[in-house]
Amino acid sequence: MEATGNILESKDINLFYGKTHALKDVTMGIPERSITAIIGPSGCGKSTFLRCLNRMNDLVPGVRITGSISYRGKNIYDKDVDVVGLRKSIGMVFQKPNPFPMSIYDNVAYGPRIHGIKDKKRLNEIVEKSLKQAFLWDEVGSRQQESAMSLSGGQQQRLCIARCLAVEPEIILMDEPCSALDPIATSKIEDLMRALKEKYTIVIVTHNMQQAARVSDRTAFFLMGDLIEYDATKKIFENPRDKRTEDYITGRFG
Ligand SMILES: Nc1ncnc2c1ncn2[C@@H]1O[C@H](COP(=O)(O)OP(=O)(O)OP(=O)(O)O)[C@@H](O)[C@H]1O
Repeated sequence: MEATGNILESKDINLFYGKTHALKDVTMGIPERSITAIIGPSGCGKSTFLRCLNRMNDLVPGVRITGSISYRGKNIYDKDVDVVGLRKSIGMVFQKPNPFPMSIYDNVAYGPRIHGIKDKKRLNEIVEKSLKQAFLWDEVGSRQQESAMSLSGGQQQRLCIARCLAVEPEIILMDEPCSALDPIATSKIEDLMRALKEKYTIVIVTHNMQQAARVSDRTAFFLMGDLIEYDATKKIFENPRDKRTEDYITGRFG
C-alpha cells in the first residue's frame, strides 16, 4: 500500500460532459477496507465521481477528464492501463438490481468464465463462496439453477453483489444500491456492507443520509461538482465545518 494509506487517490479531477463542468478539482483519498459515502443533492456529481473511479465514464461519448486517480499509486488514466482488468479489481453495483436473464449460478459464474475459468469444480467453489459472502447462500443455495429473475429485488441486489465478488475485486463501487429496495432488504444490504469492509473497500453513493450515517466511515459532501467537505462520518453529521454541509444534512436544502 502507498504511504498515504489510501487505496484510491483522486487528484484535481475535472470532468466535462461537453460544456457541462460536472466535477471541479476534486481531490480526495479513499482509505482501504472502509466504507466511504458520497452524498449531495441531485445533479451534484456523485455518480459521475463514482464512475471516474473505475473509468466507467470512458463509455460516455463527449466526456473529457483531467487530473488523476491513483489506484495503489498508479494512475488509472495512464495510457497503458488495462481497463478490463481495472474493472475486475474495482467492481460496480448499480441502483437497480440488474441480474442477467439466466440462472442464479450462471450469473455468479459469468465473470470467472469470462476471465477464463472453465473447471466445473473450481466454478462451483467460486459460486458457493460468493453467494455465502453476499449473505445469499442460505436463501438460494439449493436453487442455483433457477432463474435469477425469480428472486426478490433485495435478493437480486445481493446476487449482483455476489456476481461482483466472484471476480475477486478489491474495491466495490455502489451507486445507490438500496434505492429500489424496501427497508428490510436495505438493512440486509447494509449488514452485508459492514461485513464486506473487513476485506474490501466500499464507496457508496447514497441519497439517504441516514444510510450514510449508519454505514460509512467517511463521508464526502458534493455540491454542484465541488467537493465541499470530506471527513469522518461522525464529524460530517455532528459537527460539519462548512455551513453548506450543515444546511444539507439538516435538510435545509436539497
Ligand atoms: N451522460 C451525461 N451526459 C451529459 N451530462 C451528464 C451525463 N451524466 C450526468 N450529466 C450531468 O452531470 C451533472 C452531474 O450528474 P450526476 O449524475 O453525476 O449527479 P448525481 O449527484 O449523481 O445526481 P443524482 O443524485 O440525481 O443521481 C449533472 O448536471 C448531469 O446533468
